[in-house]
Amino acid sequence: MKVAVLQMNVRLGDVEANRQKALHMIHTGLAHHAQLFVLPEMWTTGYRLDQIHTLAEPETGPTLLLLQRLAREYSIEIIAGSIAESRNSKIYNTAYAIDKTGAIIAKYSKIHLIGLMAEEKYISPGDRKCSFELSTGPAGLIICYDIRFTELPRSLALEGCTTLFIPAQWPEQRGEHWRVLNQARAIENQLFVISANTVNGRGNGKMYGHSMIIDPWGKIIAEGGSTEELILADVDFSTVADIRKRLPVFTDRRPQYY
Ligand SMILES: NC(=O)CCC(=O)C(=O)O
Repeated sequence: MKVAVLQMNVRLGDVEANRQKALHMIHTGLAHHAQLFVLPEMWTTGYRLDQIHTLAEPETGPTLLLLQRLAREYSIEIIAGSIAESRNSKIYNTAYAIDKTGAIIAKYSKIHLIGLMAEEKYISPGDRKCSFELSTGPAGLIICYDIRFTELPRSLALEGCTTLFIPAQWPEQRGEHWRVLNQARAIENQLFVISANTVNGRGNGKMYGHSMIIDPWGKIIAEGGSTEELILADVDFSTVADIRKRLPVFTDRRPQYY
């Protein structure tokens, strides 16, 4: 299965320009026969939080409609990163999974908001985890800062997820954490980690890039650099069972003692 990760240089607050860019990158991926596309966190707006009330969209807004149309037209699956979602007079940082028919099959609002980026001042937290079935198998979805809260990905793995998607806007300042945490989540949970980061911003606000596709052994199959790019990789999602059999971490757990 060819996977395409959109490591975007998100233009702060320019929703239309970001939509056009995503469209262009998806078309490039299609030309390379990609079948599964993964977008980053808050990719329509960036962290333009002071204007987020006017920039946010409902689930029925133009961004989701565009991605649903593309999924249906080209029979592809899309992890629609996250967008600022307006719902019941609140704003959520919400990611979606879209199947090949264009249906939204899952939706996840970020549970852990990051105070360091003032997120909780503008965004309301989600209150439930998210798993769903893709053509590649059972999958879970978390967003950026969530990666630090080991129990969330662990509980998704215990539910049976074999792939973990992580849309992100992770800053360069904490780049080392990003790489280690991505690999750690893949190794400890013996699942594929597919993360999509951005590269926008300058100075302390610069995003790190280095989106990653990691196998359940922790091997990095593909990694982005620090500029905008479409990361393409052929991924054999069938290796999970083999690795879990070889090193049976899940059956060796003794949770009664911790
Ligand atoms: N967008 C985010 O959630 C950033 C997370 C981050 O910078 C960190 O955990 O460090």
